[in-house]
Amino acid sequence: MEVDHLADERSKAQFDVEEMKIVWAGSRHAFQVSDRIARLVASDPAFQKDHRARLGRKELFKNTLRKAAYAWKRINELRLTEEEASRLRFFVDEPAFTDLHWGMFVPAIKGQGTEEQQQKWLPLAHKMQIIGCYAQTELGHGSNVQGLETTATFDPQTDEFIIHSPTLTSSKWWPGGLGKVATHGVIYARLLTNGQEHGVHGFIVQIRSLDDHLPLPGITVGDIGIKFGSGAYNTMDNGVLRFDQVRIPRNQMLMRVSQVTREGKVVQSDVPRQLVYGTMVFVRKTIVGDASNALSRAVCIATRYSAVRRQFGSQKGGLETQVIDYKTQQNRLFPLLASAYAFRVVGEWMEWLYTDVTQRLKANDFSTLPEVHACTAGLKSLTTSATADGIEECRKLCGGHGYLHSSGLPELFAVYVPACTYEGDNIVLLLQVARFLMKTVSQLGSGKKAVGTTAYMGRVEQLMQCRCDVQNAEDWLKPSIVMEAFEARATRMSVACARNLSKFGNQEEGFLELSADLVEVAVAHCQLIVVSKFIEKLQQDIPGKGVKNQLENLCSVYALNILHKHLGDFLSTGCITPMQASLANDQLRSLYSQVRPNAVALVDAFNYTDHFLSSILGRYDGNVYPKLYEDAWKDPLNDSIVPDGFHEYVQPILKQQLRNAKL
Ligand SMILES: CCCCCCCC/C=C\CCCCCCCCCCCCCC(=O)SCCNC(=O)CCNC(=O)[C@H](O)C(C)(C)COP(=O)(O)OP(=O)(O)OC[C@H]1O[C@@H](n2cnc3c(N)ncnc32)[C@H](O)[C@@H]1OP(=O)(O)O
Ligand SMILES: Cc1cc2nc3c(=O)[nH]c(=O)nc-3n(C[C@H](O)[C@H](O)[C@H](O)COP(=O)(O)OP(=O)(O)OC[C@H]3O[C@@H](n4cnc5c(N)ncnc54)[C@H](O)[C@@H]3O)c2cc1C
Repeated sequence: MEVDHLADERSKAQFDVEEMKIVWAGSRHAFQVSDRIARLVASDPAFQKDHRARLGRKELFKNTLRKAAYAWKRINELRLTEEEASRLRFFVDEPAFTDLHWGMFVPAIKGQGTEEQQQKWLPLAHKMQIIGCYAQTELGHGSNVQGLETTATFDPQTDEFIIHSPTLTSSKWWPGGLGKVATHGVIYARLLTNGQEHGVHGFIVQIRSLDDHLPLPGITVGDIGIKFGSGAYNTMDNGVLRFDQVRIPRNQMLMRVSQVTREGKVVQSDVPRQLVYGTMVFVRKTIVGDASNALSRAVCIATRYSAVRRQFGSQKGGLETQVIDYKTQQNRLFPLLASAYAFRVVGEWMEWLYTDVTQRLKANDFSTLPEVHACTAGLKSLTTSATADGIEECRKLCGGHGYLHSSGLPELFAVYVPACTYEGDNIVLLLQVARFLMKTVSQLGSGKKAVGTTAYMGRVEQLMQCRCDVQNAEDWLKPSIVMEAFEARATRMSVACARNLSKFGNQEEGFLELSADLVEVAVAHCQLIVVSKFIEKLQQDIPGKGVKNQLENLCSVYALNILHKHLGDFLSTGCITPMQASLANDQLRSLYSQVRPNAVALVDAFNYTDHFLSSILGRYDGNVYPKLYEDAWKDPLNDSIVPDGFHEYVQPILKQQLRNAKL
């Protein structure tokens, strides 16, 4: 009979876990789909993944190709919908070339291609008759997209573009799927016609033959080599690519934003040029949604293990203390649990925001694009940085055993951490938010209304002067008080930065000089967005016994922990007094006590299978020690009692020592 070592913990829960699972999934339908697909993947031996770290790169990669092909076969056999297929990809839990095909190549054609181009290329891509990648970054430039060097020169004689890599630094470098698999790519290059330059645009370029998969003439392509961590992101073929005067037909430039005529004239359509960057906005919003997946996974492991693990505190020979009962453990773990829920909520809101802007764009309303760019960039940065740091904190929360591969945490960290860099370096993205905020502040007096997530700045006069109303610790549970403190902090920091900027004769010079402060302003604004979206969510009717109450506690933990961590901002801008800061901390401690009995149930609500977690420490049944012990013996190093190489290298040293001792 299987014993549930965490049964006691589960019996303490003060809320309906099944209802919380639905809140986490987003809807009853989403929960049912997710649950069904998770079980399907977990029960299929073809999706086994616990041996990945022991494979060499070639074997690992071949294994990924096999899994991707098998996944595609199952998707077709079972006629999975797009939602189901994307859940399948999530639970298969292995980065692959297919991510870039579906996640960037297809969206780039949809977002930047004309109707005609979509009709030609999308059916091929949807049936995977071609496999695409997104090749923007080069050896010399990633963040600075306008600095890309690859050229696309129009040749009016043949009605073609000549794609060329003029320098070593213009080699495409990093694109996922490019290294070994992609047949095509959306390639970003500087458009040149009639001797004039017209900025960076996307072009569909065939890279490899559809017959023998060899590179087409003029193309040099390969993988860029092993990346951070064993297994991990090495299932992906990030690639290098060079062009030597490769010709493509004119109609393979993505022409929704700008068109090149037969004569080589560049015509701008009525959509803003920034739509060339549209695929990045789409992926950044996806990454925000995904942050809660990665963080919740780490938190689930650390929470279950913290309830199993005991150290010190035995009274009269009784059980030692569960490490989850130490306030220091709670102070590190519960804010991460709260962040996982907060990012879930903000990810949902981001989906709404993206759907909204897509509909507006279709109706030629581009008014919300700058704000959507700022939100996706800022929240991508905030959530991925917090998640990467959070996964590492969870590893430490699991003590020594967290460092074992079988804890599931090292691989999770290695796969996740590049999210802080790809799709825009997190600092570079925060600087984009800061630019947007400085622009908003500068327009405050001009009659232009601050809208959307910056609407609070419309109350600048009130927010510059308000005094926090907290008299006792419980006051910090009031949403209006928390909101005002966060809004006042973000406004005061923005205004202070704007004032400092105005002291510089040259704005760009000022921006560079003050960039560290500007990043902090952007963080304050993004944290406010998360807090406000969580509070907004709690205005809704949320069914299920105790569910809303748990979410309210988590929302308060999220906000008050940020307040505590960024106390310097709140105090130096005069938003709160030192006494009120101390009361916030008292409230936070009290909230930890309320979260404690519900902690295991709150991570059960993520509904992760043991297959997906792939963590002995995070097992649902908490049966950690026997399984850790059992697993150690499965290591190939334990196949033989005396390891290969011992007699050859170590024994001679021992023998020498013995001889020396006898002399
Ligand atoms: C197992 C197999 C199963 C098979 C299953 C099949 C089914 C599967 C189903 C689904 C699977 C899907 C999986 C999806 C997962 C996706 C995975 C993705 C993995 C990630 C890979 C990573 C890829 C990359 O990294 S791609 C490269 C990204 N590169 C960057 O992000 C570069 C960053 N740099 C920039 O973005 C810009 O250069 C910049 C913004 C920093 C600066 O640009 P600039 O110099 O041109 O601009 P300015 O600063 O001058 O600004 C001008 C102006 O424009 C505004 N602006 C800037 N950017 C944008 C924008 N994006 N949108 C709108 N506006 C923008 C800016 O604010 C300025 O405005 P002003 O008003 O001030 O003028
Ligand atoms: C795993 C992985 C997968 C990727 N997949 C793809 C892909 O499929 N397709 C693709 O095209 N690309 C891909 N990339 C590339 C990725 O998008 C870039 O690496 C990323 O945009 C960062 O650019 P960079 O490497 O040029 O960093 P850099 O800009 O060189 O950053 C280096 C440092 O400089 C700082 N910095 C840069 N500019 C500024 C500034 N203006 N102000 C202050 N500090 C600054 C940064 O903060 C950072 O600390 C991938 C990268 C990785 C790691």
